[in-house]
Amino acid sequence: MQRVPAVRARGIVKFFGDVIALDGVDIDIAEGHVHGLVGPNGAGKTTLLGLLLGLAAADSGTLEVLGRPVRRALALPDGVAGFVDGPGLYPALTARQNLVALASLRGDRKPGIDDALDTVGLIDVADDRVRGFSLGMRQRLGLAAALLTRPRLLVLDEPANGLDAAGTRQVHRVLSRLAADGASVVLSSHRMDDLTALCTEVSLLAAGRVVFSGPVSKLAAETGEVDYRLRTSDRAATRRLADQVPGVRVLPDDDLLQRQDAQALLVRGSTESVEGLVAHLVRAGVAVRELAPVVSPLESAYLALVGAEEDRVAVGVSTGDGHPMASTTG
Ligand SMILES: Nc1ncnc2c1ncn2[C@@H]1O[C@H](COP(=O)(O)OP(=O)(O)OP(=O)(O)O)[C@@H](O)[C@H]1O
Repeated sequence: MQRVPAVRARGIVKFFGDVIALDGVDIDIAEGHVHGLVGPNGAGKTTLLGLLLGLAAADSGTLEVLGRPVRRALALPDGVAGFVDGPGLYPALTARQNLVALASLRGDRKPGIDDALDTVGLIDVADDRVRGFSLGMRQRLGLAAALLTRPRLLVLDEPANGLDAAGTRQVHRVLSRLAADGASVVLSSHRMDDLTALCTEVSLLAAGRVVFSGPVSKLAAETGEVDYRLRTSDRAATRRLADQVPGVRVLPDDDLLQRQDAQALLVRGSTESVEGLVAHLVRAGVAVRELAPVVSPLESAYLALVGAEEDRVAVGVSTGDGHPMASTTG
């Protein structure tokens, strides 16, 4: 039997008045994956998540969620849970009472409330009123409420918002386990470290269009040149040797880098050319003490792809049908 994708969107367009929030979005989200949506402010991430949650309807295009077409009626599709713009909670009730209330609204008699509170690390404050909760605690309680419904598709807008490092790790564990059990998770984030640690697939949105969708490894591989911090036993020799390796450039000294480490150099190049430099250094007897990308390959790819798309929209490159030129979807 063919597996049904958790989400299949084709040519989704959504306007808010004159503003086009989604401009022909095609996306497939596979079962059992954590899929990240990334993109600059206003790219359309929340709008897309809202469509998956039935909070708004697309103006055109087709959307299937868990194998069923989503029609214009505004309703949460079966098997879907999550929230955008923060979870809807009752501030005057305790964490436990909130979950009891939500479960009884659904007529759920075996909600597993304590398990859900434990999973998100709120069992010790289960009887505290939500009014006194921090942003991170509210996010976790919203996640617990979503987990109670045993979703096959979990939709979250910036789930790490307000979470400390331990909380972030805990939420990552919960989401990864959910995906390992066969559910799908789609979330938006501005944090590349989160996305790299959590997602197997990402879609990059810019100006309402998908500029990349696919495995994180493929996005990272699309990065042309990356900036590396390079620390060796001989800075002057490294500079000299780098000039002899095609495709490698030593960048002008950066104030911050110099203050952090006066021995380091910034070099720019493709993975292959930087590997060539390392081989060259080793042959010349220069020890390589540190070689690390200044920003992650994912972030480099993000900056390059989003920058290119925004430039294209800004100059109004057109396909002749009034739309910006079709973007490359991987
Ligand atoms: N309810 C609304 N009314 C009017 N315009 C809206 C509404 N919701 C979104 N927009 C517009 O649609 C576009 C996409 O917004 P959206 O919130 O989806 O972006 P986003 O990628 O989630 O941004 P952010 O990273 O800032 O959360 C923006 O231009 C935004 O101003």
